[in-house]
Amino acid sequence: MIPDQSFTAVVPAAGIGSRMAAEIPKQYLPLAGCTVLEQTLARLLNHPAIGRIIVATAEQDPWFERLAIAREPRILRVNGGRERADSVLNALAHVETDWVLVHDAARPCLHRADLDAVLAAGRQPQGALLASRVRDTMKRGDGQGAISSSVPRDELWHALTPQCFATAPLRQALNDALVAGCAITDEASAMEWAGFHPRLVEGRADNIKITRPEDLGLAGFFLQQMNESKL
Ligand SMILES: Nc1ccn([C@@H]2O[C@H](COP(=O)(O)OP(=O)(O)OP(=O)(O)O)[C@@H](O)[C@H]2O)c(=O)n1
Ligand SMILES: C[C@](O)(CO)[C@H](O)COP(=O)(O)O
Repeated sequence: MIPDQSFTAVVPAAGIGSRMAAEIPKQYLPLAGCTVLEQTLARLLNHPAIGRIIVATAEQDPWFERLAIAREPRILRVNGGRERADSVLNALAHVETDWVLVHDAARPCLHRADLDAVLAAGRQPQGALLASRVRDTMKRGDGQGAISSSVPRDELWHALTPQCFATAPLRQALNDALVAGCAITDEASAMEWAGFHPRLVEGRADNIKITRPEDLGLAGFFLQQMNESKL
């Protein structure tokens, strides 16, 4: 049993969504009756183990304050940074709980069972992240558009979010890895760099990160399925 409000959620939402190539950042695109960001926040707000949510948006973001959810007292907006890792580190400065989960604003299709599982697995020194096993044969390219090699896939995983860690070690690892100039694309990378071995929690492959235009319709379908399964 995870103690109530023992986690703070950090939601990096300061990206520009360049790969989505939309008029506005993808986290503010319409999805299933509200915005992508509101869908993602709704998945986190109703979990008893999560006390507060810290949303990192771009400093000049004009959209967040227009959302009704911006007035939710458990949500604090802070400024993000140049890269996702900078946004997460900025948000971590405001986390007061011993445990933190980081979940992409662009992942609205998170199932409650997966959230329960990664919260339970993450309350230990190594931390934990949701991940899905690779299903396709994996190739490494040679940089000229041809195959260099096939990559054994038996222990290859897609890292997803949420990623759950003890707050202080994550803050330290992320800071030190960035100061060392490491390219950090998820929280587990920083913890691995610091010598930790986060647990892989197998999660649903429909916990997609809305990245390219075709992902938005897919996310709408997955959310419709999620809502129908609750009826
Ligand atoms: N400086 C940044 C960059 C990204 N993110 C957030 O990190 C999550 C995952 O990043 P990604 O999918 O790469 O989003 P973008 O950076 O917006 O997309 P792109 O790389 O296509 O521009 C998103 O919720 C995004 O808003 C962030 O908080 N701060
Ligand atoms: C954190 C993440 O979603 C795990 O797969 C991914 O690393 C985000 O990468 P992006 O390049 O910022 O989309």
